Amino acid sequence: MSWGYAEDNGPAKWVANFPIADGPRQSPIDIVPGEASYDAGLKPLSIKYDPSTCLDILNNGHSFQVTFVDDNDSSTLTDGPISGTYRLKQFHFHWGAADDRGSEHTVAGTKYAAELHLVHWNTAYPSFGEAASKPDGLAVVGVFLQVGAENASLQRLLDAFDSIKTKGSQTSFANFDPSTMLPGCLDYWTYDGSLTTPPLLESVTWIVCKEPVSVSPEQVGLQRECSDRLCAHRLE
Ligand SMILES: COc1ccc([C@H]2OC(=S)NC2=O)c(OC)c1
Ligand SMILES: [Zn+2]
Repeated sequence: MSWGYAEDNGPAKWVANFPIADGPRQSPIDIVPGEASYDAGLKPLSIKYDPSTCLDILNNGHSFQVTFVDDNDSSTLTDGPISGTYRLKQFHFHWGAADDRGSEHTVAGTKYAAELHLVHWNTAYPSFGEAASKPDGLAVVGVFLQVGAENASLQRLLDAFDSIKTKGSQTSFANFDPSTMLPGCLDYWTYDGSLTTPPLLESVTWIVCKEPVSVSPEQVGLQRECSDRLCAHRLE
């Protein structure tokens, strides 16, 4: 039985196969703004994405992810809480069975409808795979999605999603600029954490944007319907 989100294989059960689940820097967490300390030494984020590095959209069985060419510094994250240059590898979403839940991180107990993860790896290491096991190996920018106005950028993704119905399938997806999914204000909370699903590696510098972006109820529904299909295929 592989890990999932059901009663018998969900987060409470992951520690059985992934003991790091009881580790010192596990994500997600509840972010309590009133308890966060202001760090004047932190810089603004510097995000430079090149749409031509967009490669394909993949149904990995848990979500759909858009993967980027990462053999050069065309799409990078620098500054903010990190030092050095981190390359964009992929982004994906987490969403739930209803509009009132779905995000992994919460803000003073509030769950959002979904959460976007933009995943970057530290070029001090030779690859994503190598970086994923280092304490400063990854930097993930998290963006909350709340139900509201339609998100034109997301719609292009959802249209492409229709063409990858079975788990493990992928389709080419070109010239997509992920910065179109970022909020206008890039103020952020940051903490040292981990991957939010197995293997739960404690290698992520989390950068969670304070400002959510909007998605329409239809778009979340479509994403959910697709995810049900994902789940269906996952159960195959
Ligand atoms: C093997 O590669 C993985 C495995 C799990 C995750 C999870 O950790 C976060 S964060 N979101 C996830 O779905 C991952 O994300 C970068 C990459
Ligand atoms: Zn994620």
